[in-house]
Amino acid sequence: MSRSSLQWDDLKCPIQPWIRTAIDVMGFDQMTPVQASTIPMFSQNKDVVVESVTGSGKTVAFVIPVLERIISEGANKKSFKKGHFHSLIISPTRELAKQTKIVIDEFLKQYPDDMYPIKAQLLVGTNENTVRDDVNDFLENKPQILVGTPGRLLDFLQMTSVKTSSCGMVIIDEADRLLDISFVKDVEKILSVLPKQRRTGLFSATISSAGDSIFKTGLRNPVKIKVNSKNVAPSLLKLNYVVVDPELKFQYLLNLLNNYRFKKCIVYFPTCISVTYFYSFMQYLQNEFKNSKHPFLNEDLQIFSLHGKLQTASRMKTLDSFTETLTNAVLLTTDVAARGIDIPDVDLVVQLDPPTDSDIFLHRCGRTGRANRIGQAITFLNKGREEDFVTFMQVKNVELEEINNLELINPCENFYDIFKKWILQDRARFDHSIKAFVAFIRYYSNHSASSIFRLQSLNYVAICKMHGLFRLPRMPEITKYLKDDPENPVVFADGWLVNPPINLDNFAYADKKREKKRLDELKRTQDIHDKKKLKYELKKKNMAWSNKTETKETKAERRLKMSIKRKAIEEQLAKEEANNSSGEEVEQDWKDVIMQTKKRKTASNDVQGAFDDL
Ligand SMILES: Nc1ncnc2c1ncn2[C@@H]1O[C@H](COP(=O)(O)OP(=O)(O)OP(=O)(O)O)[C@@H](O)[C@H]1O
Repeated sequence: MSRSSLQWDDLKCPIQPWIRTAIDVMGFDQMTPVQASTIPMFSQNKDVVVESVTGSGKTVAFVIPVLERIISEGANKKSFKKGHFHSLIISPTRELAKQTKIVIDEFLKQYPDDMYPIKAQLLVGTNENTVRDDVNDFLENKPQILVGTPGRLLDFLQMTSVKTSSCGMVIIDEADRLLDISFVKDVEKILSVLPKQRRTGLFSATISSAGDSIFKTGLRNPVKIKVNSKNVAPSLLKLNYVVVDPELKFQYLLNLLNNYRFKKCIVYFPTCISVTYFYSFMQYLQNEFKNSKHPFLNEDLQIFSLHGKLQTASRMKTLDSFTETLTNAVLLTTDVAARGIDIPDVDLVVQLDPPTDSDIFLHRCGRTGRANRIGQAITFLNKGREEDFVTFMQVKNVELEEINNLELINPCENFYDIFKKWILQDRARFDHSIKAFVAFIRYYSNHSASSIFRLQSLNYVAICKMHGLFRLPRMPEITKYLKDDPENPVVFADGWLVNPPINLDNFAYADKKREKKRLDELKRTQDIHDKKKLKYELKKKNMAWSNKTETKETKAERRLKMSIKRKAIEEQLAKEEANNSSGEEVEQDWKDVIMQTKKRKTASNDVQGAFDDL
C-alpha cells in the first residue's frame, strides 16, 4: 500500500466531519494500513474478517464504520424506537469492553450537540450492577451501541424489554478467542437472537486460529482483510528470550525489574493464584529490605496485581492506576490482560512462562510495541527442554532472539531462607505456596505444545523451591524425588526441602479466627487419634492377656500344685493339732486358706472384667 493512500482525505468513502475532527483531536495523522483497508468495506455493505498485528489500530477500524452506519441508517434520529439498539460489540474481557467504550466516547465528544445524541452502554458482569439495572439504564438512556462481554450480553438480550430487531451491526473483537470452546456457546446464542440481515465484522491479530468456526457467526460473503501478512508481530517489537534455572526464575525477575529501565512493564504469570502469591511476597521484599544496600526490589517500583478472580471494580481500578502511573509501574497479571489491552507507555513485557497457547504469546508480547512505538518482550524458558520453544515459534514465523546479559547481579545465597522466613510468619502463605505450585502444574499440563512442555521433564524440586515450598507435595510425579538420593541432598527424608522439618502442628495462621479454627480442628483430630490409639493399645493388651490364659494343661498343673500345697498344709495342721489344738480349728483354718485362694482368683477375674468394659 502506498504512503499517500494512508491519508485520511484519500479514504475511499466519505466520513462525517465530526468524526474527522475526532481523528485530528486524537492525533491520528494518517490511517494505519488496517484502517485504510477496513473502513471503506465495513462502512458500506460488506462483512469483514480482519487479521492484523497487535497494536495496529483495529479498534478505530471498526468504531468508525459503526458510527457511520448509525448515521446512514438513521439510528441517530428521535424516531429510533425505545428498547432497540443498532450495534453490538462483543469483547472477551471486561477490561477490553471498557476500553472499546472509551474509544467510542472519545469520538462522540466531537458529535454535534444540536443533533439527537449517539450513546454507548457498557454491559459487563459486576457485583454492583444487576442485569435489571442495566436494562433500566438502557431504557432511560437509549444507547444505540452496546459493548460487553458474552455472559452479560446474553442475559441482557434475553430480557423482554430489550428488542433486538433493529440491530444492524455486530463486531466480534478478538474473534478467535470468542469462538473458542469457552465462549462459543454464548456467542452463538447471542447471534441467534439478532436479525440475519446485518453486517458482521470479525477482528483479531490471530484470526486464522479460529479456522472454519468463523462461519458460525453468520457471515455473508465476507471480505478477508489480512495486513502485513509477512510480519506476525509489529516491526518495532523486540522479541527476546532467556534460559534460566527454574529455581532462580523469580530472582531473575526481580533482578530484571531492578535493572531494566522502563516506564511500564507487564509481567505475565501462569495463574491467578501465582499472581496473588508472588505479589504479596514482592510487597514484603520491597518493605522489609528497603534500607538494605542491595534491596531485592527497588523502592521506586510501583507494583500492581490484576487477575480474573478479582471483582470487576477492583480490576478496573487497578488498570486505571497502572495506566495513570507514569513511570516504574509493574503490572503482575495473567492472560486476562493478554488481549486487546492498550496502554501506550508499556515498553516492557515479561513472560515468566510461555503461554499454553502459542497465539497468546503474540497477544501478550503485543501489549508493548504498539502503534509504531518501540517495545521489548522477554520470555523466560526453563533450562532443559523448553529451549525448543524457540524453534517451535520460528515455524510460526516468530523469531526470538536470546539475551544472555540477564545475570543475577547480586545473587543471593540465602534467598530461599528469606522466602522461608516470610512464609513462616503466616500459615496461610504456606497453604498459598502449595496452591500456587499445584495450579502451575495444572497449567503446565495444558500446554498445546506438549512435546516441549512435558511434565515428565520438569525439574519438580526446582519448581517447588521457586515457589518457596517446604516439602515436595505428595503426587505421583514426585515419588522419584522422595526416594533417598545421596546425589540430591536438597531433598531430606519424607520429601522435606528444609532441615529440620517444620512442625506443622505449631505452624499458626496470622488470622486469629482462622488459627482458632485450626487449633479446634487439631484438637479434634488429636482426640480421635488418641482414642484410636488407646483402643489399639487395649486391644494389644487384651491380646497379651488372652495369650496368657491358661491352657487345660497349665490348669491341671496348678491343681496338682494346689493339692500338694493343701496336703502340706494339712500335714502341718495335723502336726500342730497333735501338739495343742482342736480338730474344729484345723477345719476352720483350712477353709480360710481355700477362701483366700478363691479371693485371689476373683480379684484376677475383676481385672479381666475391667478389660471387657473398655
Ligand atoms: N491512525 C492511527 N494513528 C496513530 N495511532 C493510532 C491510529 N489508530 C489507532 N491508533 C492507536 O494505536 C493503538 C493501538 O490500537 P488498538 O488498540 O486498536 O490496536 P489493535 O490492533 O486492536 O491491537 P490488539 O490486537 O492488541 O487488540 C491505540 O493506542 C490507538 O490509539
